[in-house]
Amino acid sequence: MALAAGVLKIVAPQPGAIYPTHVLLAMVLLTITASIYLALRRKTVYLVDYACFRPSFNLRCPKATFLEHAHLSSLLDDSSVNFIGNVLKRSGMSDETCVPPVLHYIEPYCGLYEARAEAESIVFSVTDDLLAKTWINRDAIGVLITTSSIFCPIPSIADMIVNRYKLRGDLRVMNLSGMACSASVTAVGLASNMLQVMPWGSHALIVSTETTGPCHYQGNTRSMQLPNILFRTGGVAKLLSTSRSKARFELAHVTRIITAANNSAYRCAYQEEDEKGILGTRLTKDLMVVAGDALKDNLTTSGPLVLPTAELLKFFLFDIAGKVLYWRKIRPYIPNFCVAFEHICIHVGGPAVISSIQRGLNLSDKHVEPSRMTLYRFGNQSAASVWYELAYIDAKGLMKKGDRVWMIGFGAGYECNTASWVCIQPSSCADGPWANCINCYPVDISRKA
Ligand SMILES: CC(C)(COP(=O)(O)OP(=O)(O)OC[C@H]1O[C@@H](n2cnc3c(N)ncnc32)[C@H](O)[C@@H]1OP(=O)(O)O)[C@@H](O)C(=O)NCCC(=O)NCCSC(=O)CC(=O)O
Repeated sequence: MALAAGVLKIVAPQPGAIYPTHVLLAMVLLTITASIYLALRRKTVYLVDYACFRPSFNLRCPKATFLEHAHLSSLLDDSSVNFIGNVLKRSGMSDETCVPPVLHYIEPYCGLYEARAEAESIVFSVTDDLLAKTWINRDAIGVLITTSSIFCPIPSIADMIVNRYKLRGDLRVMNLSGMACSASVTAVGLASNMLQVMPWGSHALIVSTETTGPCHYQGNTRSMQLPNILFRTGGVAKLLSTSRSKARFELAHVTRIITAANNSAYRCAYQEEDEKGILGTRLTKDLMVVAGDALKDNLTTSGPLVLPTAELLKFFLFDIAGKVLYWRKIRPYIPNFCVAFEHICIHVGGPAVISSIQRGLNLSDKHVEPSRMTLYRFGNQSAASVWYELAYIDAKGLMKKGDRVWMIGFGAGYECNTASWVCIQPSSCADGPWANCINCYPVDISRKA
């Protein structure tokens, strides 16, 4: 009896004592909690690097050549030729911008064969450059997204890339069409979401271009001639990853806004046939107002994510004052986005688009320099434009570790999509699209007619 009582005394649990089972249970709980946290936590996405298309010199189309082709064309009337000359003068573009080979002919003809050749020449070139720059093993690419608004062949441009580079069979492939100039920022958001559901360290390749040959408008409606005048050859490839190794930028935020529910926004960049049945894309004069409104909507969402508290406070105080003292008509405070970003890349829609965003956000000429210089040197390259601006900042050696970059993309729909990045590693080589010419910029556009 006494022995049994002694044994019981030894094995009976003592209140407050810690036993191995408790430690084991705690470790299991900790492991489960940590695993759930790691599984649910949003993975940080990085930009490993990017490569922009450098059109060859023989694709250059000086304004005089563009206008002469319009003169010689049997399809255009005198009023159209005058309009083209007038807009070219005000376009903010130099004589260095390039058009695809088919547009160097009078009259241009672009069938499926020519369009495919144009697309291939750009997407293969930028993908080659990016693969060479990043040394990435092709099998490490788990997601491929391509963007091309107008030219959407079967098989898709994404399939073209898979075939050429023999990418792996379980690749997640997406081809975004009809999303116009904001598509490359859209694709960054999409890739970032895709990478969340893939194993850590996966890579996403994004290739954006606009094949302008097949969308060349051959009629006399002014609003449909505008894209012919402003759009030029360009393309970009980017590599995103959830691994920080060798990355150049960290993705901070992506904000997407679509205003297509509004009829004038939906119609302001609209592919249709003119009254003679000639296909083209109409850009209405409303576009600037629509872009401004879409940007405002975007800032309402992205502002609180990126602005410092002091700027947000000022904004709310002015907002409240405006409501309380409504008879004083207090103008809303425009937050100073320059305190949130060292570099801003505004989509190169046209000189009026850049000017209206500059005015709307109170930006200095220095802040819009990458945008104006990209328009001047390369024209409107649709979705790729913002990346040529980033390349401008890199080539000028202005990017420093820790600098924040804001990309503002606009596109048919109408969409305003923004992405913000933080620089991890400034570029060590200037072999991008500005190679050999960066020292000529900035130029004083006000002096150029
Ligand atoms: C076209 C411009 C370069 C013209 O320069 P200016 O502003 O200095 O001159 P301006 O306003 O007097 O216009 C010159 C002449 O062009 C005419 N004009 C201007 N915009 C027009 C339009 N959308 N449709 C028809 N005509 C137009 C004017 O009436 C005028 O003709 P007249 O002298 O006979 O009265 C500029 O307005 C501009 O940058 N516009 C924005 C172009 C645009 O929409 N870009 C977005 C592309 S789409 C894009 O990038 C993203 C996307 O949405 O996908």
